[in-house]
Amino acid sequence: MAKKMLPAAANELLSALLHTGTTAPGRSPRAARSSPAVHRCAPPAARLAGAGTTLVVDVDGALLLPRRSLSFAYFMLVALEAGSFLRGLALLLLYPAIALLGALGGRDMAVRAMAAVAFCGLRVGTFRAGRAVLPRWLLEDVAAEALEAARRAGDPARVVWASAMPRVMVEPFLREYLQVPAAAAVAAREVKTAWGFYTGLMECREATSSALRKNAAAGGGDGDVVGFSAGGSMAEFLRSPLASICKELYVPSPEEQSKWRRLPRRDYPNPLVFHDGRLAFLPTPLAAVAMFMWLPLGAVLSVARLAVAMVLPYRYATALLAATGQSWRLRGALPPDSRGASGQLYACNHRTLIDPVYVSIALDRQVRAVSYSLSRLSDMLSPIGRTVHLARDRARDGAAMARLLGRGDSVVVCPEGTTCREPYLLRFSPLFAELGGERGVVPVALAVENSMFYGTTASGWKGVDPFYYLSNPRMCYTVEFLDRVDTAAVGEGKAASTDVANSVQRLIAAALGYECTMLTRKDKYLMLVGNDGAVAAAAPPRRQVR
Ligand SMILES: O=P(O)(O)OC[C@H](O)CO
Repeated sequence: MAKKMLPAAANELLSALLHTGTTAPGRSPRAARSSPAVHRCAPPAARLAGAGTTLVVDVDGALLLPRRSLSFAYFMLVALEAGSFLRGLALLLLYPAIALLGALGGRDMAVRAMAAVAFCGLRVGTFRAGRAVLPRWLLEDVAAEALEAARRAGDPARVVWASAMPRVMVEPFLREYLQVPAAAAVAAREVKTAWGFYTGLMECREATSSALRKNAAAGGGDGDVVGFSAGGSMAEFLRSPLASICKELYVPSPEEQSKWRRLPRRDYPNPLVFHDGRLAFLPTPLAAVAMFMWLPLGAVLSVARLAVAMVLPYRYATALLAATGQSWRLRGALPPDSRGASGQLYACNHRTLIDPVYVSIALDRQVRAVSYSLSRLSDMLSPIGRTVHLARDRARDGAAMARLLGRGDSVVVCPEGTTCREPYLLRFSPLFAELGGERGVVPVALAVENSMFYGTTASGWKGVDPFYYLSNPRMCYTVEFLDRVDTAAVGEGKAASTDVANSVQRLIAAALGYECTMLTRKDKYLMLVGNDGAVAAAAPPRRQVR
């Protein structure tokens, strides 16, 4: 790659930021501390191939696309998802002051102010936003070209990932989704804690020295350190102790950076399957203002929509709800004898707790939903009536579902056992494949679009899931009934229920364009909440099938 040296004026500006004079490539490390050479491009592979070369990547400025000035939206996510709407509102109201602080005192002061508002008083032990919420949004902002440049480093362990954001906000994303090895250093500051709570104050220099110690342990000395920065945080990065030990700096021009594109989902080093949090949009200052203005109306609307769904027959309710922005569509045709079919089992993928309601609306008949985890409040508010609670006891659950089918009910089951927001299907628990009987199983492919809030949560209060879903300005369910799958061979012992379950999973995935996984509810909850997702094992099922 051709290296372009800086034009004189830009070089002077960068030199001023570095508190240095002119640049001179190839100096000794000590001399390099005062005058690194600056190149207006991403670091080329040939420069990074050396055995002892260390690459310092400015995460905020180079790795992430330069849309999120001051990283405000990420702090807003922490404030709203780990804190509350009130904390988010406080951060939003302070935004003008924070922006002014950033302009006058530098980005670091703005970051410190945002960290103070977003973190102060949060419990350390239960803070999971860095792992469960932020990666979904940070991944969307990764610049493909920057990641590719960082991957040119000869040894991934000798890349130092530097961020002005607190470590708890960036390290899980880097380690778990960008596959930054444990041996590589993440140079980010800790948020100070006291008595198990975050104080909101950020530590000062410790991040740099510990990152350098770690890098040295990984085989990188400070002899040949190359920096890679760009965008709005460049000035801050160039003033940092890490930049001061760089022998050379690679700082792509704004023109070059403006051509960088978002890393496509298919190129995520680790796929994003699970995430948590209520917001279905990134809360930039303007988007956050829009949300706070919508909230009171959304709250009233959710109650009104629920009332309409519970009181009116489907044909009137769906028309009225569509006028408020809550729509649904049927893709393809209904199952051939859906109106007269009794004792039919429907197996659908699981997007929200409302899935069975839309199967019922599409069929225009009452169905019975079976579910492992449904809050008492959501159950009481269900427009399709009683949900049958599964106990994860194969014999008991099988008998309950067989009883429902035997008496002619249409039964809707979500064999994933938990919801998934991304285009993946979790493992299908095979019990349903043993219960299809003569009629077999009708797979149902469901897709849902939300504009503002997710109607599911792993770590939050599930009782308000329906209200979050119903307070979206616009949302749409798509329901597609697939061809009936014959399950007789399972009953006759000629086919394994797991094979049938896997084939139903594949059929639904193909219809939706999603990817099949063998991940389970336990995997999801371990990742997002730190438990196995078991629901009050000691409690008896709240409703028995009569
Ligand atoms: O996403 P979960 O784990 O709350 O599961 C949803 C329940 O199955 C309710 O339908």
